Amino acid sequence: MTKSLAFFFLGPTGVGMNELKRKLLISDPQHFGVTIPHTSRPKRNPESEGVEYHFISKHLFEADIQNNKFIEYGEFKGNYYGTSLDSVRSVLSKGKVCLLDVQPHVLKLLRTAEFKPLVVFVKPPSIDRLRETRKNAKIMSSKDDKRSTKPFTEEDFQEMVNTAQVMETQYGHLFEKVIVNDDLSTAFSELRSAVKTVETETHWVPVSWTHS
Ligand SMILES: Nc1ncnc2c1ncn2[C@@H]1O[C@H](COP(=O)(O)OP(=O)(O)OP(=O)(O)O)[C@@H](O)[C@H]1O
Repeated sequence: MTKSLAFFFLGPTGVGMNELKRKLLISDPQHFGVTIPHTSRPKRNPESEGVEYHFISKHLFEADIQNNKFIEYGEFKGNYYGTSLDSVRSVLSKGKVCLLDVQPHVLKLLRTAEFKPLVVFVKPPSIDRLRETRKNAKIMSSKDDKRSTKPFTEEDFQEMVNTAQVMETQYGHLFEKVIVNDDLSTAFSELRSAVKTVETETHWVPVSWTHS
């Protein structure tokens, strides 16, 4: 039996990956951990180094991009934001299982013996159920400012469903668990039982992972 060292969440923007990840993290903070992203934007009060972000210079960020240190990164309002491979390793070094949401194209890089991830696809329900369940929900309107949110629009729902379809077609063979995030507490229970199953029962992995 090979223990998963990470759970990777994939899905279209706004489907609820952060919500499910957060619930799992607070259900057992000794067991699970999340990565701390890097940014080149200046620190604001009351932020602290290594809590919300690792604050580094633009110059160093660019050097780290060149050296393939980032799993993913992006630019927003002239500042870089990204998640490094080392930030995943740092969670593992504390003996915790790393919870991470990833873009599907990085699976190639991350589905390795080092992380032995369980890949969970978070899928939206039908448009009708999205309208119903997300009536009072808000999505982030900007990646940089977590406080700035807006209600979901019809276009957001449509895009969520379309993107999920494309992801499933292209990467479906890599998904080990699909959770439809219709009712949140039902989706979370499903996630909890998937986690329990992989942590207590045999989880089939590529044979090469068992030699490390
Ligand atoms: N099943 C659900 N029912 C109702 N609201 C939900 C459900 N799942 C998530 N939400 C709400 O939808 C919003 C977006 O969720 P969340 O931030 O987790 O999405 P995400 O997939 O992490 O998106 P992003 O990739 O943009 O960060 C949040 O306000 C969240 O509380």
